[in-house]
Amino acid sequence: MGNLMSSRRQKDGEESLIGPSSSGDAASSEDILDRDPSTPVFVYVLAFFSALGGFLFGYDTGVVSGAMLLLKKEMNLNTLWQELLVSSTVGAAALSALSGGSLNGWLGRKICILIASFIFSIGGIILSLAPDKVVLLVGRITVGLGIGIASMTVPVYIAEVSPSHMRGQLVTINSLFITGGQFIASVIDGAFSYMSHDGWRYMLGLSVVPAALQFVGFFFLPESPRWLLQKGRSQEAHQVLSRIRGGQNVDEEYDTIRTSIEEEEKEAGGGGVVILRILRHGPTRRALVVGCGLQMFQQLSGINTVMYYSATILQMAGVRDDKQAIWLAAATSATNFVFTLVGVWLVERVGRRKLTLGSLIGTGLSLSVLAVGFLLSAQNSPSITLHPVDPHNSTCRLYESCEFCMLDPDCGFCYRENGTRVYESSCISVSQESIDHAAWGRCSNLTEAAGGPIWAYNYCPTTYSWIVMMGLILYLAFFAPGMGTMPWTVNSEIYPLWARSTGNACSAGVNWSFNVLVSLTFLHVTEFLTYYGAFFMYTGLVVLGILFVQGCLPETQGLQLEDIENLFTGPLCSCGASSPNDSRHVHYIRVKGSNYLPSDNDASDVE
Ligand SMILES: O[C@H]1[C@H](O)[C@@H](O)[C@H](O)[C@@H](O)[C@H]1O
Repeated sequence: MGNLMSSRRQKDGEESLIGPSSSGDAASSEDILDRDPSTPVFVYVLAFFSALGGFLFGYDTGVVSGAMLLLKKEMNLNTLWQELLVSSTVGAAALSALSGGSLNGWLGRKICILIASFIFSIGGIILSLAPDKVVLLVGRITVGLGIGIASMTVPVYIAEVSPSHMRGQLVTINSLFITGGQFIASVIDGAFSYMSHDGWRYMLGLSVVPAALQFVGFFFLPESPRWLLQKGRSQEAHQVLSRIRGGQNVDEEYDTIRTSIEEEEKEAGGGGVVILRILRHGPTRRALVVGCGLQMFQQLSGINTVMYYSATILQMAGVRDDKQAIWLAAATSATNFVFTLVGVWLVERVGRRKLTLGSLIGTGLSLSVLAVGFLLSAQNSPSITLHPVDPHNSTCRLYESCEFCMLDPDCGFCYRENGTRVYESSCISVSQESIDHAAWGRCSNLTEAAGGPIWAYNYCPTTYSWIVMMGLILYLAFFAPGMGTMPWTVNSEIYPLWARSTGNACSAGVNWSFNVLVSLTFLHVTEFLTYYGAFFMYTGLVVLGILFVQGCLPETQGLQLEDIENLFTGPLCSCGASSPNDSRHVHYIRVKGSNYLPSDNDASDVE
């Protein structure tokens, strides 16, 4: 196998360049990459149209928060319905990602992307025309089904059509489109928030535009040549490969793919249910553990609670106006987007492993900054000075400080302020109809008048909000380039072809399931552990993630998809201790007539 791989590598290397740049030769390596003649524009076109699936994933998960502000007033939604409309999409995505695996293997990547964009379009139309909340729920479930299929198919398709030296960058563009979708969604939310009647219809319905664009575009785009070969449609596969490679001679690449598909089939031991074959076959079982583990730790790092919680963090910092909060939330998703761009730039320069590890370490540190900020706020939480007679005899009257009052979901903090000084403060039950005001008393009927009482639900006024804000920005800056992107990128490349759709379906399913778990439990977790406790807990989970990545994630940069399985032949979680000799052996590539070992300056390969 080693020989086969090294000969493949040389073939590959003569045409294209791979390998991380090291400090010494960064510029030259970049230049050569840019000049590489083996990257025809068509690959970018394919990546763009596929990544529209990522855009829709981001848009539809992101747009709902702004739409909900209008919807809850217009349709008089209670908390249960609001939660249903938000989580139903993510829940449906989890289910459809899991079932997308067999669909992908059966119908192919192209048809699955077409199905996803069709579902997105239908979902968008249902949402924009919905006459009531039940139809809205149907629409949200529909887009969730589209998101699930797109989230597992798009990275696989891009990985399968890309030349190996830029596969990481192109697949990571899909993640860029996810955060781009979330950012555009927040801008659209801001723009239509002024339209209190029916503004939400535009917010939710506008996703039809990229969905239709993708649907039409994909009619003209080819199926993945790897999938075609697997299905025995060899002539078509050869034609498509040559079209994607801009008419170059693709015989060698084609032979490599065909040989490895044959080998893989033999090694994996014939037919049967794919997931069972994956679990029985050591290398694929280990790849699946790594893939699912990465997706699990992505969600356990708390990204979606941080995104969700940004509005509250901003409130703590003194932003009271709804509209202003919406625009500042757009700034949060812009930060996420901009730093994902950094990930696209870094992935082929430092490699997947270093990028993921660096990102996780930074994420852990930022989470502890967030936790310390919340801890200081809690320790200096304003005390309750007024105890008016409570007509409902609720638990709210028992609290002595804002911290405990705020942690009780039935209560809110009503106060006045003079600069940063809080006075005349009380803890009052929240209204059943809306969390925006108290059930009774001076905060039940709020006016915008200056000097009037202020109602704080879910947060306490504090002078330490700047630490929390700094933690939030640091968090996004570290999370986005690595942990936000690499779980998707790595999963698209670690499985052999026969296991690729099922492997990605499982790992995407894990991502969505932990997404639901973390977002649904967040409020309960904060109730039991307080905010600082919750963020210290996420810090602990990130530490576990660092150990996992350090031990188990091999470097896949520059390897041809067919060679990556060999990285998983050793025992699981031995990557940090020693890289398989094989991979070091085969990393030689030809650069302008001389041998070059990409890992010479790359500690991650030789650890
Ligand atoms: O990779 C994405 C990205 O980081 C998004 O910002 C996040 O909302 C998703 O859950 C995640 O899967």
